[in-house]
Amino acid sequence: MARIGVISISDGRDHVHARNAEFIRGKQRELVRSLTEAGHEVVEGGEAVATNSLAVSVAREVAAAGVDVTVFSYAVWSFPHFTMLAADATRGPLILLASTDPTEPGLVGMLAAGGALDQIGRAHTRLWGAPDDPALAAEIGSHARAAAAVASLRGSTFGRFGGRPMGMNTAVANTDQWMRQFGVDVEEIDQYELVLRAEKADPGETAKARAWIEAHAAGVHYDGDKLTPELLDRQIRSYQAIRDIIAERHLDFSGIKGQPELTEHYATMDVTEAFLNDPYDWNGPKDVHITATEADMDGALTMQLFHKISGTPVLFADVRHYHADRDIWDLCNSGQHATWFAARSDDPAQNLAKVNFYPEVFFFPAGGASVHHVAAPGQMTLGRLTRKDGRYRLQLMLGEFESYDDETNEALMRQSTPEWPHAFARLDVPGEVFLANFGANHIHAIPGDHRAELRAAAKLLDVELNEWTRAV
Ligand SMILES: C[C@H](O)[C@@H](O)[C@@H](O)C(=O)CO
Repeated sequence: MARIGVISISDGRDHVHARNAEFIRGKQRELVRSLTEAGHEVVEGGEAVATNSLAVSVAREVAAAGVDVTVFSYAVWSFPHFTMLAADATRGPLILLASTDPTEPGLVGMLAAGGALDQIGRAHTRLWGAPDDPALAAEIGSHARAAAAVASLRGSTFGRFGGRPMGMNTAVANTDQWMRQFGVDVEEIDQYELVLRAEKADPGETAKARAWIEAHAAGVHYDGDKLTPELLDRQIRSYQAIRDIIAERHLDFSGIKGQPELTEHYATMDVTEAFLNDPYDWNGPKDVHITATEADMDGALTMQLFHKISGTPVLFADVRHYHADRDIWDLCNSGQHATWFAARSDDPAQNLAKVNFYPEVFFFPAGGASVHHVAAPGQMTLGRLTRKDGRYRLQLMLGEFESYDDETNEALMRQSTPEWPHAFARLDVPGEVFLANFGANHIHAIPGDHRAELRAAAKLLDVELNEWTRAV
């Protein structure tokens, strides 16, 4: 949950403030109780802001506590210049919250303060309602989680193993723009280092990992050619190598080019990427390390933002096919989805029981296993940060993953590449709108409805929101 600052803004006339002080304290108590009951940690300003100097000192005190978002609360008419001074002393995101109790002009105070902030170009979000309304606490919570996710991007490092794959412009972003807009640095790592380190990986761990995969997977389909124990070992060793490089270089999230060099001459990175994205491996539970296939930079950035909001692994998939007769999309990556998506269980055995490791297909002469499963059903938030004419936009929609009886799943998978993982998605957008406008070949998804947080995150990142729905 989030850490939320709360500061009440008051009237600068001593006699008015004295009359209203208890009313303000009461509204603040209701708000704080409601946020605390919603599971947030609240940092309260020591006293209501009724002078210019208090505006600065109270705001500095709350900012020093390292809050994700600061709420300025308007229960009464409040002098707007107090908001301006307090906002200047607050580096993080701001919410102006008006109490809609009509006995006092709180709404007027919020509008006057918001207008003043608009005049100086200070971004803020405005909310209004009864301070003890749980719906309001939920809205503030969404903003706070978004703010924490956005803040966590700043100062982070993306590890880019290899460069642009197969001429894919949508996989490459401008590193200056990333630093300026998102605060993310890009560390370039040659795939040669990955191969070199993989060859030196601890063979004891490789053996343990392969035995664990063989014991838990629905099947490991060795064919003596494209998938052999030696090739699976090579994929596992690549995981070990990248895990060590991540630790050494303090990488926060990564992408691996793979095609064509590794997929022609070494092995596919599917097993490697799947377990980096998973919340576990053969050693037990671990942190998700977001890793994009094809070193897709905007894909990885989207995934990292989604991950910081949901706390779960994030789907990376090609938008492979639209089954127009069913209004279903086959989201199917060229070899890996995190195995967690198979059953979305904390217990790896439950997920792996639905995962098959198949020999790679004709695209990939070097071979290895592709990590196959059909994603478990449920509501999903899907989208991606894409760029139009140099400007980032967040393309966002809700959807539902569906799974059918074995015969139907098979029939649908056979129409594309059955060896690869599939997520059958019913998207809340007409097929023609999606195809005419989506800005990439890759899409990303997290379980549940996280649109409120992502809308707030887009605003904080100064990214245009491009949201679709069929609802009128
Ligand atoms: C197999 C192809 O080379 C794929 O990698 C291609 O369909 C993609 O995944 C593009 O994102």
